[in-house]
Order: sequence, then C-alpha cells, then structure tokens
Amino acid sequence: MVDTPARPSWTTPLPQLPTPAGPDVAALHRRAGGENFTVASLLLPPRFRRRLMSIYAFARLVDDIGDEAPGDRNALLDKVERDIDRIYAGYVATDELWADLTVTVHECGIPRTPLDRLVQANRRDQQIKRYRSFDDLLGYCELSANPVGHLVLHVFDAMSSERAALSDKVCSALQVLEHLQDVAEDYRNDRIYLPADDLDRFGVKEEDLAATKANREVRALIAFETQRTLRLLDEGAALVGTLSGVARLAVAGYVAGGRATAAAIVNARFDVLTTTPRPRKSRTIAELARSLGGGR
Ligand SMILES: CC(C)=CCC/C(C)=C/CC/C(C)=C/COP(=O)(O)OP(=O)(O)O
Repeated sequence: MVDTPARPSWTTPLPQLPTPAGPDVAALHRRAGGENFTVASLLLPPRFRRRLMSIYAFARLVDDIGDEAPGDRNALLDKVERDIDRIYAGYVATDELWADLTVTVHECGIPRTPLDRLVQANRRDQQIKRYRSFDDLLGYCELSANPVGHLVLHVFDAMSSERAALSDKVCSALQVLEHLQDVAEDYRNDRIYLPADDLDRFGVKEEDLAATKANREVRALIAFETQRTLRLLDEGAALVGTLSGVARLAVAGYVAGGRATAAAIVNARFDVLTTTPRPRKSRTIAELARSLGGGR
C-alpha cells in the first residue's frame, strides 16, 4: 500500500524543487515488476520505459486509493482530479510522480480523458461490488483498463481509432484475466467481478468463492470465463500486426502476458481459490515469440 497521497505542490514553470510530500514512486515502480504492465517494458529504450512507468505509477496510485486508502476515498480522488487539472493548466509539479506524468503528457500530447476515466473507475469501485452480466463487466473495463491502452498508444505515437478498438479488446481481456486470478482476494474484499448471470448459469453460489478449493461448479465457471476472455484477447492481438518497432514489441509483450496468465489458470485446472495462478516466465517468453510472429 502507498501512503495516502499528499497533495503535490505545484508551481508555474520554474525549476523543480524536490519535495518529500509525494507518494513513494520507487515503491510503486518496484511493485510494477510483478505485473503485466511491465513485462515488455524492460526491453524498451529508456525514453519509452520512463514514460510507461510514469503512467503506471499514476494508475497504481489511483488504484491504491480506490482499493486501500483509509478515510474518504472519493475526496482523495477529487484531489487527484484537481491535480490532473493542473497538468492541463500548464503547471509543473514538484513531486516526482506528478512531475514525471506531466512530462509524459506534454511530450506525447496525451488528452486527459483516459486519466479521468481511471479515476472514474475507482469511484465506481466504491459503489459497485457486483456485476450482472459480462457486458456490464466490459463497461467497467472501459474505465479501468481500456484507458491504459490508449495512454500506451499515445506514448508510442501510435493512436488511431482502429488501433484503439483493438487495444480495448486486449486491455479488457487483461483486466478480466486479472479478475479471474484474484477471485479469492476480491471475495475477501466483498467484490465479485464474475458476472452474476454466469454464477447462476453454472450453479455457483457466492459462498462457494470463500472455499479454499474450487468445487466443480466454480471450475466450470472459471473455464468458461477463461475461454471467452482468451477469444477477446486473440481478437485484439491483431493490434500487434498494425505496429512496428518498439510499440510492436511492447504490445506483443502485453498480449503474451495475458496468454501466459490464461495458461496458468488452465494449468491450475481452473482452481483459482487454492492459490493465485501466476504465469511462468518461460511460457511468457514463448508467447512473446508467438505474438511477435503474428501468431493469433
Ligand atoms: C496498447 C495496449 C494494448 C496496452 C496494454 C496496456 C495494459 C498492460 C493494460 C492492462 C490494463 C489493466 C489490466 C489494468 C488494471 O490493472 P490493475 O493492476 O490496476 O488491476 P487491479 O485494479 O485489478 O489491481
């Protein structure tokens, strides 16, 4: 967990002064190591890595407020929105996270909509703990995951409406796969992202998700969601073929991370309750080769 973010100090464009007030950016970056966002970024030139990490740190900060911050989370998200206002009003922050994000926004001409949407996703998390249908869940992904893809496309100067549509499929699939990995943890936090319609259809009761081992019904449900999500990922993987150079490498890495995660869920025989299935590095590398080669 990060410290509750103190409001960064902002200044008009002047030399930046260090301030201890901001969130622990190094800790946010360290946590990036284990997550799909950075699978490929280790291979990228520093300029792109720096930009991606600034976006990652922002997304992580907003997510941590939404998931873990003590106190009034909506008020903290209000503050984040005011800090986004400042970026677009031409101010320069004096703490690292906001200063880095400001540079990325201006270097890449990033519009504010995806940043705002990530904030909205976390507002929604404060109110909505269950989803009725898969479409409802995809509606949530439009706020929580798809904006990340748009930010990444801007970082690589590769944004177009066609690519954004493919990117949305990849990002939604990555988000749902993460939900499938985290069923047990989410349930402990009174959140169920598995669509209620599907629980009913497979005869799964909410309490079944509290068990330390998945029963047959839960495994059938997870198998169904994994298969459906892999299809979505495969459709979106066409994005890789529209890109070249470092953008192609990065996006192939994200697709590979998703495929390797799905493989880990399959290898766990869809029991996501006993342990959290984690992708093997060797599988991720094999999937990277496949995704890069245009394999869908
Ligand atoms: C162009 C392109 C396709 C880029 C892909 C970018 C990418 C890695 C998107 C992932 C989106 C995602 C799963 C966000 C939630 O992660 P989280 O760790 O915040 O999830 P949590 O809310 O469950 O913790």
